[in-house]
Amino acid sequence: VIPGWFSEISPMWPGEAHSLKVEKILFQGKSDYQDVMVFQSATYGKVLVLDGVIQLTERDECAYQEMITHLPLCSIPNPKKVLVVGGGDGGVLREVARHSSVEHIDICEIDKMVVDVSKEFFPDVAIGYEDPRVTLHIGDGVAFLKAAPEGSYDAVIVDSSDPIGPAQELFEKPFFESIAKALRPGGVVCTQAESMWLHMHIIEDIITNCRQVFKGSVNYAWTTVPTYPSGVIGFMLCSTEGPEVDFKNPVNAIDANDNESQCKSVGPLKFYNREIHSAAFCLPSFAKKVIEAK
Ligand SMILES: NCCCN[C@H]1CC[C@H](N)CC1
Repeated sequence: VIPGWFSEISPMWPGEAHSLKVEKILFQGKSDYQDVMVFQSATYGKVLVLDGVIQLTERDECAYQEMITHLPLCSIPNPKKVLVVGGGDGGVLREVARHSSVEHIDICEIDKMVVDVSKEFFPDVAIGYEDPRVTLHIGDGVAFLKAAPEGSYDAVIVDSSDPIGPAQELFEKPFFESIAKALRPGGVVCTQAESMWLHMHIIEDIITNCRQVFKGSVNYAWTTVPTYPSGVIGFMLCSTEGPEVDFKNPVNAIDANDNESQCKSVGPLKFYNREIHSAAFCLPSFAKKVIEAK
């Protein structure tokens, strides 16, 4: 392939496309579910692409993986059992492992090729699989949650791709209902919830469904990820009925010794801190109007 530019063109963000200068294509494959590609970019490190959509780059993955993990886990006092749906690259596992209270981490990823490619090309992300608390299940997250015993988890993190392709069902109400069942009272879920600039209608539908399914609190938070479309990505933070969860004021700080004790090898947090945790829930007015509508 002649080194040129990769442009992220998709009907999910019509009329715009983020581009990255390509130095070398490192992997191209087709799994049972999607096209998988890895390339060395000129300025963002290595890049993982699924069906033409950027999933992560070495340079800015910290923002997404740290926020999608610590927004829920720092909002409850003592997370012990955690489920990750999707997240085959292992980055969320790496972040969950920073919490010394966690005893068991299940991950359900549908596409084994994503796991294998991440281990080969993104060792600093896939390092999450090395934690002894992790159990990997290759399969459909929808079926996994349906089979999960009631009240199994303190936290569920849905690190999905976009609702076009294998992840489509992870944005629908029945899936949210199965998550609510699998969570303990006062348990928390954090899902990838697209961009306020591009997907307010998708977000509106997700909010409506979540308000019907999760009887604790329902919140939308967001962060900046330069290589995601529109440069921002959001998260749904919901809790089930039971002990009150105030997502906006973290109760569980990932303090230094946790860092050191649990993750000598993965190094310090690059993005998340308690101030940016609280700030993540501050919304621009156009979004506030839709998301906080009574
Ligand atoms: N751990 C990989 C993150 C996947 N998150 C999504 C990838 C596709 C984007 N358009 C939205 C976020």
